[in-house]
Amino acid sequence: METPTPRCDVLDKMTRLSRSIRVVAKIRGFADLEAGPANWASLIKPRGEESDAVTVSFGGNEQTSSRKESYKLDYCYEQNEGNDIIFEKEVKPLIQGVFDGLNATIIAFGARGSGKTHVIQGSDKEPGLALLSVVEILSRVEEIGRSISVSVYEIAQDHVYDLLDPKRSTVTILKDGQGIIQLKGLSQVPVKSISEFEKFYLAGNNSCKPMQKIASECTHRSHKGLIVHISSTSETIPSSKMNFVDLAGYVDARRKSSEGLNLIESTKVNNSIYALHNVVNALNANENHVPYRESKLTRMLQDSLGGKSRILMLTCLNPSFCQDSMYMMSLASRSCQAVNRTVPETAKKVKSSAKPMVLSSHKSQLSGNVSTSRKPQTHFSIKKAKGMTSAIKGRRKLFDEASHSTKSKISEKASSSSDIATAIGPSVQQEASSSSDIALAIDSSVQKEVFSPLGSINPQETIVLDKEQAQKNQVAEENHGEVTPAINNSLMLSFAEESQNIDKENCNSLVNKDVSPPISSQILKVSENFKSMMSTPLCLEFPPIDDTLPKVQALTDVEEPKTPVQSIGMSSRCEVGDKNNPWEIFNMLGTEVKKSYVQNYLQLLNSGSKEQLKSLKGIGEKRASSILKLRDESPEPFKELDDLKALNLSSKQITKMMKLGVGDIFS
Ligand SMILES: Nc1ncnc2c1ncn2[C@@H]1O[C@H](COP(=O)(O)OP(=O)(O)OP(=O)(O)O)[C@@H](O)[C@H]1O
Repeated sequence: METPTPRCDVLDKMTRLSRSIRVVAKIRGFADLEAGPANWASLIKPRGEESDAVTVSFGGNEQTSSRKESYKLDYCYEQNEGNDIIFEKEVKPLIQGVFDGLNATIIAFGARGSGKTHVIQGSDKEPGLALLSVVEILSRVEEIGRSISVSVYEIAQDHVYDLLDPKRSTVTILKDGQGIIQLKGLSQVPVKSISEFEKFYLAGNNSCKPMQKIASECTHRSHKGLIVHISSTSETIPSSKMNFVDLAGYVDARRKSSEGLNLIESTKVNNSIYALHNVVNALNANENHVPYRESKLTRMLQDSLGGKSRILMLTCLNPSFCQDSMYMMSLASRSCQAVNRTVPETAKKVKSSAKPMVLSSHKSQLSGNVSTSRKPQTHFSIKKAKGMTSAIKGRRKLFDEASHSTKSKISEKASSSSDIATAIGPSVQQEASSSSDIALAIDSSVQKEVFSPLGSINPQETIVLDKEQAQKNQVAEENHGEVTPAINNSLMLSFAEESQNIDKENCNSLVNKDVSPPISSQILKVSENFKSMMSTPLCLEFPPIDDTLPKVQALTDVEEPKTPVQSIGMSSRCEVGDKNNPWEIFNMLGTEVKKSYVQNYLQLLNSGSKEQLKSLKGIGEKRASSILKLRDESPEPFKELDDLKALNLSSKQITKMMKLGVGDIFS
């Protein structure tokens, strides 16, 4: 007699089937010669719940990272759980959908060497999800008289290549009159048996990296994809396809250890990973605009990501400590948390030009962990706060120490539950020692956080660290500390949920004479309205420091929220140590001003006309031409000051250029 399926299994299955995007992780098993601390990731699986969601925690010991990061996902497969288990639990339900005419996409992503290829393509010891799926699909098509064909492609440096064509010709992505994506130049080969499939897909037996073998002359990093097309003879059920994507491994190209990698290639790979997550997040949030056009991959997969398609995002995790893995996990968790979240109407009106995730947004992503999350909070914007320039007056060493200012961080301890958190920059945390402190925040990543509904995951976090931890973290985060270049003029005041007892006096004590009067009046305004907007972070946007600086595109593009409760998110915050210490506040402002200047400068380099470039001190005809040339190769070649070294500039020269530029503002 058939055993009845337990109720929670049925519920699990139903949840999986009813949700169009599922985000899971797989911790890679150790390879034969590999050894290391296996316990850097631990799982918390809540029992007795309908969902099988898990929390994955990293770090917390000296071997790994000093800070414990936790991320919530739909599920996480452990080291001993093989591809067959993932197939049964995750992929089989998708195959059923494919036979009902729904496209499906399985995407493996993660840091380098995290086991993406192993899980999608498999090895000679263990079949991957693609092979297991084709076995299942073939057995079904035989029964119902349908047929399948396959396409295999590679995306390298923003070009799509047909891997079934010996010449590896380029594939063009077109949209036909009915809005259906056509992949011109991509071969589609009929497959009737597993051996035929293996011949095409694996292109050689006993290969762990089959498609790399096909493209053996290429040592570059690339995304690899397989499409299984399933024909339909029925008028009611359309043809459908199943996509398997093995993304290129993520590497933070700015880390010292990644020197030697092709920077432009890395940037492109990473940008397409972000683009994919942006699409997934936009789909999750049911946004009006889904940014498919941001990358070749998302454009190619458009009809297999949107609509009624089902997506499995498979985050592959290295078995031992890997900072890049943690970052990938934070992206995954963010996508997972975006599921089923309602989107405020104003947020839906956001223009897509405000990219929610960009290369330099690591820190804010990393802060997206569940261990720090509380109830959602909101922001509102007050424009036309003036007087920012007063905050930078007299700041002589603007570019002297930590000239590459986006990396500067301070982390200290917050000790009171009734503090109002104040943050300057995405990675600054300072000590708040007394109750009812007010915290002042400038967050350059506010663009994506405030104006994207996808950024609403972690507005409310306060990561509390002690000094020692903070110092350790500073090293670990060095590579992820940069801020998004887009918005630099926003000053955020974030109110922690507990801070209900703020009064005017407390507010005044922070807003001393070294903070410009307009800021102080805004803070007071907040204080007065505080009761009504308790637990509501407040975002103050400041105009550019100087009219000569380029205006921030996203702010002008985005429709202004009309009520104080629409926007969301802040990546991190800093709790002010001594609310009466004007020097401390002044210093923090200076740091942020510096950041702001640098980011606007880089933005100008990335988008200004030749004439505009030449108007900058230190940039003449030759350098302007070099910049334009670099922009041809990568639309955003300058993400931090160090990138200016591509113009044959030394660190000293770069600092000098910045100083000259700042000097101009006051001349
Ligand atoms: N589950 C596993 N058990 C044992 N070894 C594994 C497992 N998964 C991957 N490996 C091994 O780990 C190494 C890296 O795996 P793999 O090539 O799949 O990673 P990747 O993420 O695709 O790498 P890249 O980012 O370079 O493409 C390989 O030697 C592979 O054989």
